[in-house]
Amino acid sequence: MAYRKQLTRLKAPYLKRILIEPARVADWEKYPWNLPIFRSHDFELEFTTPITIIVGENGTGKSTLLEAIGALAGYDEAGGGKGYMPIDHSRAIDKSGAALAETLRGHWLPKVTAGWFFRAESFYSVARYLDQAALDAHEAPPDFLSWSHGEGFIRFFEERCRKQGIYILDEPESALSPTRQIELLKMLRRMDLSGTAQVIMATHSPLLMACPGARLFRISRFGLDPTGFHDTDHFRMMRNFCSDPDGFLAEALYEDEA
Ligand SMILES: Nc1ncnc2c1ncn2[C@@H]1O[C@H](COP(=O)(O)OP(=O)(O)OP(=O)(O)O)[C@@H](O)[C@H]1O
Repeated sequence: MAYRKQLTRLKAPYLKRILIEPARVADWEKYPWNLPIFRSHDFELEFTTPITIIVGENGTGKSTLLEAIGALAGYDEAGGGKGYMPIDHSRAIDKSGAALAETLRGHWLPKVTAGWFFRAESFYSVARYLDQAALDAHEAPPDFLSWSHGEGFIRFFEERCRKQGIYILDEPESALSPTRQIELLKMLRRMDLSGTAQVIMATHSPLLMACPGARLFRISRFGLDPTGFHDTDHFRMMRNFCSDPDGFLAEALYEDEA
């Protein structure tokens, strides 16, 4: 078997810090620079642990930020690894976080471009792309789509997240049952302990947010701040629901009618 050289002996995290370069921003009123995380025009995010988790309400800018980090690592905004382009963007009219990357600076030690950008929303396209690429190379296709949605996700993580590199995961829980989320947590734990993988993940799952050793950040309308798992809205809401489902629902669903 061919010996696969380690990219670096240095431990993760490899991407140490990202910050915005205000001089490169042409218009702070336009997306993505009008997102709350840039309101003070001096955005900076430091990565001090192998696993970083970003939480926040829908629409606060998590995917946009991950797209930009993915672009800094050399990944396409639709997901995939370095050099993969699973989707034809030539006819797209929307702007993405990749434009944001042009106004960010990343500090790496060392620069690592091996790894993967996983996006739940483009899993189907990426899986098709991988099958076709394997067929074109006269190899056996990975065939992630011949499994249930959640089974395909887990097989994908098991196969793709083994090597040294930087892994960006956008809502990886979206097809996973709670039991499968625990499987993913075990995988994340292995990656964390290996010291050779950096994970930057956006999630709405309280289970994944509880990942031991991970550093959590919350995006709100005031910006991006470190937070603790017990302080997240997700944990508090699930705790209140689990401790009194009827009372919780009575309050949540019928309060407007009272
Ligand atoms: N292509 C775009 N053009 C203009 N505005 C956009 C575009 N994409 C997203 N936005 C705006 O940026 C905001 C943040 O979107 P983004 O997808 O990054 O949020 P998110 O935190 O990942 O949300 P979710 O939790 O729902 O995935 C959205 O509310 C939307 O108003």
